[in-house]
Amino acid sequence: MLQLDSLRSSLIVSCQAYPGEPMRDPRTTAQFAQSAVIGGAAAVRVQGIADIQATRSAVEVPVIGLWKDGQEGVFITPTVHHALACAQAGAHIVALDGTRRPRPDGLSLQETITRVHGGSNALVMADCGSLADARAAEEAGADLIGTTLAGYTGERPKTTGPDLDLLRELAGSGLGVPIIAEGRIHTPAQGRQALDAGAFAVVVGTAITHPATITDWFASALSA
Ligand SMILES: CC(=O)N[C@H](C=O)[C@@H](O)[C@H](O)[C@H](O)COP(=O)(O)O
Repeated sequence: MLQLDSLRSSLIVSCQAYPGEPMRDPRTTAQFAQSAVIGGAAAVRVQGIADIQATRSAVEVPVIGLWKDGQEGVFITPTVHHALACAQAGAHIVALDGTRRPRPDGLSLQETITRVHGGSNALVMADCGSLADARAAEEAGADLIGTTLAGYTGERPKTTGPDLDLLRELAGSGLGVPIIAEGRIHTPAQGRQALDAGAFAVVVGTAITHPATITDWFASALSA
């Protein structure tokens, strides 16, 4: 089982392309992951069974795997079936929806996490949207708590940058599991702020691995 110490204060790079995009290809994901590792990523986060398999073969660092099914509600690794498939594909850590919303397979988060722990060696990262989610996810047995869904579930405002207020709340709440800052971290300075706010590690996706969005940032600034 993965020792989390290697991830302390580290950068984790999320490598994802979305349905219909030109870069939506497991080989491309794995190449992005390899490039991120060269640049100093201590772990990578990838979506989809084929992407997890390709990335696991391509890099030595821990792989956080998830499987998005759908585009709204509970769609990040929504069921225990999805979660076990991610573990089977080679994910060291399975990231799944860690909110308090009902899950499509009717299982509780606790039952889901128990089954992932029982059926694999993978750790579980609960992608949460609020402090209440995080408390419930820790109670349910999550090994890591991510702020991934802050701003996407209606419980928190969608901040322009990272939700530093939530990070501070989580850090001050006495949670006993590592808190991973994820979501809208767009600059190195924001990554540093997230660590200073109490994050154990920082996940950056779009700002490193989504060229269409990065290009739009530049293009919009030039045309303004
Ligand atoms: C809300 C949701 O679906 N988040 C997803 C989770 O895997 C990804 O689309 C994000 O890119 C990832 O969380 C990293 O965040 P950012 O791309 O903002 O650095």
